[in-house]
Amino acid sequence: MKLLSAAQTRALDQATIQAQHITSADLMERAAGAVTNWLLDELLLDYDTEIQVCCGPGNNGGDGLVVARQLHRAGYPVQLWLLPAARHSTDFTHQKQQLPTGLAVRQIAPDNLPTITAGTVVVDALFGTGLSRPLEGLAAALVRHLNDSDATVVAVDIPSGLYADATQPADSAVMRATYTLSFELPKLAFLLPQNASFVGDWRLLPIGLDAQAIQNMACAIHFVTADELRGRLPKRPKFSHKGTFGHALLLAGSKGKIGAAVLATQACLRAGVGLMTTRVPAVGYDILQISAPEAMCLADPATDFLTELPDLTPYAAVGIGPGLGQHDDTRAVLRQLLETAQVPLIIDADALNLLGAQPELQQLLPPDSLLTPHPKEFERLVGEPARDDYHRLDQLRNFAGRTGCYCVLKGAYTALAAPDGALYFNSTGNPGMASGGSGDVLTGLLLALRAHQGISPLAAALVGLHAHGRAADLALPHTGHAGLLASDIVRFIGPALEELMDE
Ligand SMILES: NC(=O)C1=CN([C@@H]2O[C@H](COP(=O)(O)OP(=O)(O)OC[C@H]3O[C@@H](n4cnc5c(N)ncnc54)[C@H](OP(=O)(O)O)[C@@H]3O)[C@@H](O)[C@H]2O)[C@@H](O)CC1
Ligand SMILES: [K+]
Repeated sequence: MKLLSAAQTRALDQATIQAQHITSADLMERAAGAVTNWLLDELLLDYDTEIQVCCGPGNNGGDGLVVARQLHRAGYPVQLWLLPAARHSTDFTHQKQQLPTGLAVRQIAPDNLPTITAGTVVVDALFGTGLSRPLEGLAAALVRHLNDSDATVVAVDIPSGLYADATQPADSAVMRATYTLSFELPKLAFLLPQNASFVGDWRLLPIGLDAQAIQNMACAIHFVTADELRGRLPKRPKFSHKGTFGHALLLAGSKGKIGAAVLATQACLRAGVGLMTTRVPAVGYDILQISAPEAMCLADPATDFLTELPDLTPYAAVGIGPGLGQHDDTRAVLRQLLETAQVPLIIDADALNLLGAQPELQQLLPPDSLLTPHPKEFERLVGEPARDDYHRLDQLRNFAGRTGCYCVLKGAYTALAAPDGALYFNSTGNPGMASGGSGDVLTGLLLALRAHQGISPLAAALVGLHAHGRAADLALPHTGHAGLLASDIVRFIGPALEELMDE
């Protein structure tokens, strides 16, 4: 799915109206109808629920007017509140004229704000994608009043005061919605940690926006759904053998962190690699052989950390990082790997920290390598803290462009920047994954997909990120959030990948 800018969203509105030969009022009726149906079917409003609909002066307010009309006609006790404004949109004015006479209109004023009691549902239709400046005055006072209440707030399209694709100034008033109902497509703002407390639970309501117009819109930011990935993973042919799926090498582990090597190895095996060799320091040899008998193990001459790079000739892809430690000799291994590798690399964890500590090593990164930092590792990699989440995304795209690599930024919606500047957000996963070892599992999974000759670098990264989160989602009913371990994710990699395979 494309993550359109606010300006593009408005253009899409117009394109839909033209393509479908409808009026903007028709489209508004559809949008508001979807909100009303959601309130009735999902929020399960009952006839006693007090519903306060707060409308601003533009089309977001127009949506609110239609929701109020529809709920009133259906017999629900709606109170309608309007924010005074010098100008109103044409559609707002039109919808106001359509209000039934029995529906009282209340003007919001400093001494006349909606009274919120236990169980009140507020429909926030103050401002949508037309927000042009931070909220102030009465609008800000209303938002703060509602934020201080216990109301269940349902934001229409986007929480009022929140920019769809930029950071609003610190301390500006933004509605803290319980639910945000966005039309057809999500907004970039929903995916960023800095906005989590405003956006709440977000849902997409289809309203028949023109598919062709969406397809024609130039947009380099995507929210990747399972539907878009289905078929990107080739089916295993009947006459395949272990050579078909590549031989992967993993360089991982140090004393006390052999578990990271084990988890990454197991994940790589479960992701369907043909052959797997893991290089660990000697201390890890027995551990790995016992816990991952399907893998071959190459012990380093040193006991506690890696000091030598093995011959790379047999391997189709190389992963480095999980549990590696940052010893000088290990850094020399990383340098030698970067200088000599002719195959795709997956770089994670301490290998990223080593790249951050010695930025000149970054110039050696072979093109199309895949790096998988979490935000702290990414900060070390670029050597500069981000001002906010949007700035961090800029840094991510710049890094991918500068190095010619694919770079991940792990989070609730893990982002992936491609060398061409495109940005992809993953849609799977759950908070149970925020515990030690899940990153190691991702490295192993991605390593298997990069070793596979039939998958492009981009598809490998997207399928890997999706399957990692999906495996955790499949494990969740068996473990609960707190009980979800990295090894549980490993168990469900197979089923998660199966869902994406060619028919
Ligand atoms: N796109 C779609 O597919 C569909 C879109 N639909 C709906 O349309 C919504 C977008 O409507 P919209 O463009 O009229 O903008 P909206 O947010 O209502 O407000 C603009 C007004 O607010 C004003 N204003 C702005 N900032 C302000 C501030 N800080 N403080 C005070 N005033 C401020 C601004 O004034 P101005 O900036 O001109 O001074 C202008 O008067 C969209 O979110 C969705 O709900 C659906 O109906 C159908 C499908
Ligand atoms: K809103």
